[in-house]
Amino acid sequence: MNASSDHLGTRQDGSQWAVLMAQSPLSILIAAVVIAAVTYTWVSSTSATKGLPNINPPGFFSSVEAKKLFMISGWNLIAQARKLYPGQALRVMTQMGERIILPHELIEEVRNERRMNFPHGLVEDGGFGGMVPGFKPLSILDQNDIFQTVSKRHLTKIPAAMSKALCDEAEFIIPKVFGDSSDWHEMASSPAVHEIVTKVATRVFLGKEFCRNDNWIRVTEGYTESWALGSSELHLWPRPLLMLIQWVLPWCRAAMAQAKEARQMLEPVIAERQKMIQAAVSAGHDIPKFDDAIEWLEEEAARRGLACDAAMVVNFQLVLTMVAIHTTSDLLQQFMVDLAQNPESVQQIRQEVIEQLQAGGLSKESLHKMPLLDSAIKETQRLKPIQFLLMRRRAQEDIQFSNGLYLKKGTRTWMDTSRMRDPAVYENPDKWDAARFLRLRSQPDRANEGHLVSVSSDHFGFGYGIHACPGRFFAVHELKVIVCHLLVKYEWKLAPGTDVKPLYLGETSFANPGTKLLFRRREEAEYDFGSSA
Ligand code: HEM
Repeated sequence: MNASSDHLGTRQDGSQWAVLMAQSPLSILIAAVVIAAVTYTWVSSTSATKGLPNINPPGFFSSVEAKKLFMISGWNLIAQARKLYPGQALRVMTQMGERIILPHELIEEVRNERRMNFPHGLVEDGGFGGMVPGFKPLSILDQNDIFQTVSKRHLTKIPAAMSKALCDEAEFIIPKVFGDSSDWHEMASSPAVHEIVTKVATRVFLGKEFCRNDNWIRVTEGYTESWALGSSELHLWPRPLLMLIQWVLPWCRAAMAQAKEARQMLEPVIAERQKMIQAAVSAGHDIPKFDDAIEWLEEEAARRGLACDAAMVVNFQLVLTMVAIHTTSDLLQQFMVDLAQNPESVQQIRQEVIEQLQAGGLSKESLHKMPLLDSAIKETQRLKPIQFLLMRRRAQEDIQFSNGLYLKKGTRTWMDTSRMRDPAVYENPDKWDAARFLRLRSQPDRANEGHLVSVSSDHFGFGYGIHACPGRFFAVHELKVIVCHLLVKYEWKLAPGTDVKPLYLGETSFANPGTKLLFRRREEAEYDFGSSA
């Protein structure tokens, strides 16, 4: 028989434990949670970084309060700590566990350091290392760079046909969302902008049929939401309990159902294509081309000798929606809010846009000749990047930096974005200044840094170095196409009393989801996009 001594020296055998558990399963569960949490906190805190300033230390028994504090006021915590400890690395307890915030002086060392990996940490954090079935699709970001390679190969140089597809969908969807009325009417900007960006991007990723399929849009959007909310909730639980808790939390169950639904929608398309290809091969005809994200992935998998099954295609599509759409619509929404607050810049940007459209149509070349528009979007991203902590990395080995900082293998780091508001770098740093990066372009030694797609140590809104966002060329092109349509066709301004302050949650900084704008159709449209929608 199993026997043990308790702390009073009395003996309890296996049957007494069984009685105790049966009498009080809840207290046993709570004890298990506490023990797991303490063990996890202890194990995950590495000794090498223990001496660094700890800006929200966890409690002795639980880190839940520290995690919640970071979720609610991480932005303030980091901003204050940066003032108190300039140039130092900081320890912070985030909802995902302890992270080290690196000082900006290390940015050049971090950016091309292969031992500081991006996707591995992201998949561990956001995909729970594959432990949560509903979030498994995220693992595709850490499969030998296949996702990154497809993005670079197909979304860097934007072919004319892709540009036209973006323009056609913008022409189709924008009036449906903002209407045709020349009277001022109020709209919540976040859902409106989100719908436009989703449908315009999906036109490229999966074609007309899917971008206008409300079921597809509902499922993929829903999946992104389930992941965002479900993962935030799961992070509050000790890792050893995830296998159980995920079956109870509604967002985790919803993610699983949505991934299944997405698969049911894509499977017939994949099967139909296979049939068409086989028929073409048997008849000796050319193999049909689809030129969408399903085909891009299949080709890349074939290049690597990998089987590309339906599960892989579905994972790719779900993750594409997650990384490509929310980020772009957030930047567009914030840009529209910034324009609404700076009407004098709107006039100048609109004039630049109309001149270029009239001269060369809505082409890649015309978009390149709109430097004020480019500068203004970059300025919006400087003041409100998608996260105020960027360049998420995981040390794949023990690493010693030149300033003496030593990170043990497995340590997770971020770079804070205070540099992007540093008065030593940016004059009047808290002011939105449309032409700031246009002026930078005129400095011969820094001309390249002024471009929206350029990344630098002073502006890393798209990251910096080997993991800088490979989708930024596409995102910027899409954004500009949509903004051209909006500036030619609409006027907008802030609705009275509306809140425009960004929402800071955890490490993220979102355009305010409650902002309301007033819209009206412009009387004269100086340019006719004339697309075939
Ligand atoms: C305005 C829109 C976007 C913003 C603000 C944005 C931002 C970022 C940031 C900050 C990173 C991390 C870079 C680093 O840590 O150095 C990143 C990585 C990434 N982004 Fe974007 N992104 C956007 C659009 C897109 C789009 C359209 C795609 C389409 C495929 C995409 C795909 C990716 C991928 C695959 C990575 C991971 C890169 C790697 O693992 O090396 N992003 N993005």
